[in-house]
Amino acid sequence: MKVAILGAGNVALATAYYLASTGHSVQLWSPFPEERAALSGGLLTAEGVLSGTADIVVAAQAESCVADAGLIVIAAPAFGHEPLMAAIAPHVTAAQTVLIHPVTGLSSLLLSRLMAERGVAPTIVDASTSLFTTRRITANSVRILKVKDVIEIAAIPAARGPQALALLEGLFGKRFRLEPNALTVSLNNHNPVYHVPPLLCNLSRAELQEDWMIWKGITPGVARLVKLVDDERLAVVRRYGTKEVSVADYFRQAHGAIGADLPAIFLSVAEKLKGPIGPQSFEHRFMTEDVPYALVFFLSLGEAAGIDMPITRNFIELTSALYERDFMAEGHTLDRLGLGGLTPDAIVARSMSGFSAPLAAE
Ligand SMILES: NC(=O)C1=CN([C@@H]2O[C@H](COP(=O)(O)OP(=O)(O)OC[C@H]3O[C@@H](n4cnc5c(N)ncnc54)[C@H](OP(=O)(O)O)[C@@H]3O)[C@@H](O)[C@H]2O)C=CC1
Ligand SMILES: CC(C)(CO)C(=O)C(=O)O
Repeated sequence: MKVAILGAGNVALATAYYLASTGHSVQLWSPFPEERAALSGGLLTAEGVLSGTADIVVAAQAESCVADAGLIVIAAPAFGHEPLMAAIAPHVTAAQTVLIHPVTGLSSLLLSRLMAERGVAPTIVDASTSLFTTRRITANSVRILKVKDVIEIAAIPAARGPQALALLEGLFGKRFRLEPNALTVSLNNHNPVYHVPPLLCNLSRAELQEDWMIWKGITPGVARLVKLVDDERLAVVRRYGTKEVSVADYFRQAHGAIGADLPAIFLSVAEKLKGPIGPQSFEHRFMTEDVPYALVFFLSLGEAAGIDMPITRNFIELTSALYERDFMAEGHTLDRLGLGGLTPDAIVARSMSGFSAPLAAE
């Protein structure tokens, strides 16, 4: 099958390698000419739990990349989603499937709205996290530390979930759990919960470019902060009636981690993965993606439902001041996603229908 991959970072390269090495015809496009040039030889190398070489084609334009693809994969941090969606939206057809790998703060609704403006309703699939734990080594080589055991997906429109699941299982194996709505999947992207507190508490390590392992930076005190953020996220999950998966359970399910509490679980993950090293810069997606696109999303959902979230709000305010940015204004608030003023039930419904169909009350 032809698969189009948009992006050239860690997840994009791991996904491209996995599919190309299993016999699929992979075309990759990055909006950055230097990334396309560095990959133009078309040979990708992988090491780690998967290793070898595989051939891909680097497309010169987004249009030719997505043309006739059986699956289109957006594989970039959330700050790259809107530009990538804008680049592909004019070319995606109703018969195609777009996987947001992974989604952050219902970014899929932005694509749904763009497509609705064209009167075209492709199948959009949200993944709760990346199937791969991975790091790019060079422009055309990647280390894959783990292919996750199970991750959540949901389709927009939700009724196309079974066909989306069959497509993904055919490409990647039985590693997906189909959820009834996309809100569940975005609420179960646990990255912000275990990225933001550990990076804030280990910022000097990042700025000093130390070789530190993320999991080992989550000491018992940092783990308490992780749990406080997670508890507020879970309060939102309960209010919206979506499926409750604590950060501890996520690591048990996706990584087979063992341990009764978070410090033990993170030690178990460290043992299993033996990496990756933590951020080595102040500007890092663990903040610049996870605060505006995920924590802000959680807080905005909480506010709409009358839930008090002082810890999450404090993290947003503190990191906004620290980064001299207004993450609340930049991020995925309900207004930004076209969900402002809706009740919790209507938000769930919109996450199932997307923007191609009116809500029952409209
Ligand atoms: N890597 C992992 O193991 C995991 C990743 N995830 C999630 O997967 C997503 C992708 O992560 P990952 O691949 O690791 O990210 P990277 O850290 O590799 O992302 C950086 C890549 O994104 C590119 N980028 C920056 N801005 C844009 C843009 N506007 N459009 C397109 N690309 C852009 C960068 O280009 P340049 O270098 O030129 O700036 C670079 O290629 C994120 O949401 C992440 O949180 C989730 C779980 C695990
Ligand atoms: C820390 C890690 C690798 C765990 O999957 C991750 O979440 C990321 O890079 O975004």
